[in-house]
Amino acid sequence: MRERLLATEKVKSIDWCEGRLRLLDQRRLPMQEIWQTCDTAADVASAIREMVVRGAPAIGICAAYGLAMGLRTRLAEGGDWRLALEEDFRLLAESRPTAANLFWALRQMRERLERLKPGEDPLVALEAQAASIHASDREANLTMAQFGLELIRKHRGSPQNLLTHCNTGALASGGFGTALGVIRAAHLGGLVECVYVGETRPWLQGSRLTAWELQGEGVPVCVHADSAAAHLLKTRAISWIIVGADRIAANGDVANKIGTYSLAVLAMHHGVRFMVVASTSAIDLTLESGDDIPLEERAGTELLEVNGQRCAADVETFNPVFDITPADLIDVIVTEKGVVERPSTAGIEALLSHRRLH
Ligand SMILES: CSC[C@H]1O[C@H](OP(=O)(O)O)[C@H](O)[C@@H]1O
Repeated sequence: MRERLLATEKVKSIDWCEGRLRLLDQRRLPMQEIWQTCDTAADVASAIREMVVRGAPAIGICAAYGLAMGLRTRLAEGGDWRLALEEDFRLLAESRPTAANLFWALRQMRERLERLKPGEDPLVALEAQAASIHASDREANLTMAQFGLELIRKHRGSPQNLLTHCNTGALASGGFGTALGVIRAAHLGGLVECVYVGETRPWLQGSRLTAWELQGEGVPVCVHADSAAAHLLKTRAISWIIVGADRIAANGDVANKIGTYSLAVLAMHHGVRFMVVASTSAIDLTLESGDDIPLEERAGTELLEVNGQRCAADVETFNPVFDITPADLIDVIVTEKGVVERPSTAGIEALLSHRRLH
C-alpha cells in the first residue's frame, strides 16, 4: 500500500528550495493555484496567521522552515544571533494558538540549536532539521494511512461510506494527509463507496480543499452542508467518521475543527465508528484534558463575509474555529506509533512508551 500511495501523490502545498519557502495559497483554492514566496520568519508567521497555509502539521513544518530563514537573517545581521532569533521564535509561536504541531516543531528546532557542536554551522543544522520535520511528517502519514486502512478493513471488508470534516490532506500536512491519508488508502484498497465531506464553515476547508484533493484522484466525494450531518447520518449508511486533530490532551480529548464535537455526538447516537488520525507530535502531555487546550477564535468578519458579501453589519459573533471532542466519544486514535482504542490517559501513555495495553 505504501508504494500505491506514493504513486498517487499529486498535491504539494509546501516547497522549500534553496533557502526559500513557497506556499500554495490555500485561500485561493480550488479556483486559483497561486504560490506565495516567504523569505523571512515574519513572512511565514503572517502566512500561518492569514491561513495562506493551514492544517496543524503543515503549520509546524512551515514554522520550522521559517525559523531556518530567520536564522539566516540574524547571522547576516551580525551580533548575538541567538538572542535575535528569540524574536523569530516568538513571532512564529504567536501565529496561531491551537495546533500542537506548531509548538512541537519550534521545540525541535530549539533543541537542535542546543545540540550544536563547536564549529558546527547553525544554518546547515536548522535547515536540515526543518527538512527532517517535513520528511518525517510525510512518512508518518504513510504509516497512519496503513494503520487506518486495516481498522476499516477489519470492521468491514466491503466498499462503504466514510465521512470526514475540514481538510486533513496533503494541503494540511507534509504529504498525503492524516485522516485524508487513511481515506486515500481506503480508496486504493477498494473500501470506499463515497466520501462525504462537510463544507466546514466558515473557511470551507471541506468543500474547497478536501473535495478538490479527492476529485483530483478520482475518489467519489459528496459535499454536504455542516448542518446536514445529522440528517445524513440518519438517512445514509455511514460506517466511519474520520477526522484529524490539532491537539490531543493526555487523556485523549481532541481539539479539532469546529463541528468535530457535534459529529462525534452524532456518531455515538447513530452507531457510527469515530476515528481520529494524528501523529504523536499532536499529543500534548502537559495538558491533562481538553479543557486546557487553547481554542482559537477568529474575526467575526470571517463568519459574516461570504463571497465578498456581508451577511450582517455590526453584529456580535461567536467564531471559535476549534472545539473539543471528549475521549469517550472517540473509538480509536491512529498515530504513526500505533493505535489507541477507546483512548484514555493510560492508553496514550502506553502508546508513547510503546507498551501494549492488552
Ligand atoms: C492534518 S490535521 C489539520 C487540522 O487543521 C485544521 O484546522 P485549520 O484548517 O484551521 O488549520 C483542522 O482542524 C484539521 O483537522
